[in-house]
Amino acid sequence: IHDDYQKTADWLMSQTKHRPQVAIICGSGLGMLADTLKCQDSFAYSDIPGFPQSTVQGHAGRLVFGELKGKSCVCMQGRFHMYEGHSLLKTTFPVRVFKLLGVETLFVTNAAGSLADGLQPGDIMIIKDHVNFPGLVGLNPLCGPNDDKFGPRFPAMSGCYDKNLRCLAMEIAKQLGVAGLMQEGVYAMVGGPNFETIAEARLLHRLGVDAVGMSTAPEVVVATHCGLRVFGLSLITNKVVKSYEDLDSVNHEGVLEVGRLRSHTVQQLVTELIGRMEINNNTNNAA
Ligand SMILES: O=P(O)(O)O[C@@H]1C[C@H](O)[C@@H](CO)O1
Ligand code: HPA
Repeated sequence: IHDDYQKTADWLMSQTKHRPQVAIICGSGLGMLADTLKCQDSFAYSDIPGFPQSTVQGHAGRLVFGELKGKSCVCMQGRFHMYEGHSLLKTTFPVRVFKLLGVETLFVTNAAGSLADGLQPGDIMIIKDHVNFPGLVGLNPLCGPNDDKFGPRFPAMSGCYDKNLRCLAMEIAKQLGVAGLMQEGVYAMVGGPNFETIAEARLLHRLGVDAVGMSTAPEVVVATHCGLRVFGLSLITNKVVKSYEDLDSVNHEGVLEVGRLRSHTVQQLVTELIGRMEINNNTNNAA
C-alpha cells in the first residue's frame, strides 16, 4: 500500500538531513560503493520500519546516505532477491521509498555470469537492456492492483536504461583508461538460487543474452514505472559453463572475490558518472 512506502520514507527523512537525488543498489560483493560517500548517515535494515532483511553473504544490510561529488546519494549495501523468499513487491520496496525521498536516478549494479564470448571475468558490462525471465511468466512486482500514484498500469520498458548515461559512462571509462574492460550488453534475470545448467546456459546464449544474474530486472521495472532514470552495470564474475567438456564450476565465494578485485574500478566509474551527470533530467531516453 502507498502508505507503507510513505511511512518508511517519512521515518528516514526524520532520521537524516540528506535528501538524495541518486540511489545506488550494490550487487553481490559491491557493497564497498557506499564507502566513498561523504558525511554518512547509515541505518541497519533491521532498524528501518517496513524494510525487508538481507540474508545473502556479501549483502551487508545497511542503507547509507551521503554525498558523492556534491550530489546527495543513498546507497543500498545489500539488495533483496526473489530466491530469498521475498515477494517481488518486497524485493523492490526500497525503489518506491527512494522515489518518495525525491530520488531522480537509480544506479543498479550486480554480479553476473557471462554468456557472450567477448566478456571475461573482471569485465564490466553496461546494461543496455534486459530480459526479465520471471516477468515474462507473470512474476512481476507490478502484478496486482496498479498504484496510479507511482505510475501507469501498462508502463513502456523500451527506454528503461538511459542512453545518455550509457554514453557518458563509456566516455568516462576511456578517460580512466579502463575502456578495454567495458562493453554494452543485455542482462537476463533468472530466478536462482541455483546457477544455470549447461542446457540453460546454451539456451540463454542462443537467445542473445550477454550476461545472466538473479536480480536487477524487477528493480528496474518498478523504477521505470515510477519515472526514475536508470543506469545499470554488471560486473562479470565468471563465465557461465556452456560446454559438457568444461570442468569449471561457479560458486558464490568466487563471485564475491571478483567483486573485491574490481571494487576500485567500479567505484571510480560510478563516482565520476554521478559527478558528471546532470540532475533534473527525468525523461527516459534509450536507443
Ligand atoms: O545481487 P546480485 O545480483 O549481484 O547477486 C548475484 C546473483 C546471486 O544473488 C549471487 C550469486 O553469486 O550473486
Ligand atoms: N549465473 C547467475 N547469477 C550469477 C552468476 C551466474 O553465472 N554469476 C553471478 N551471479
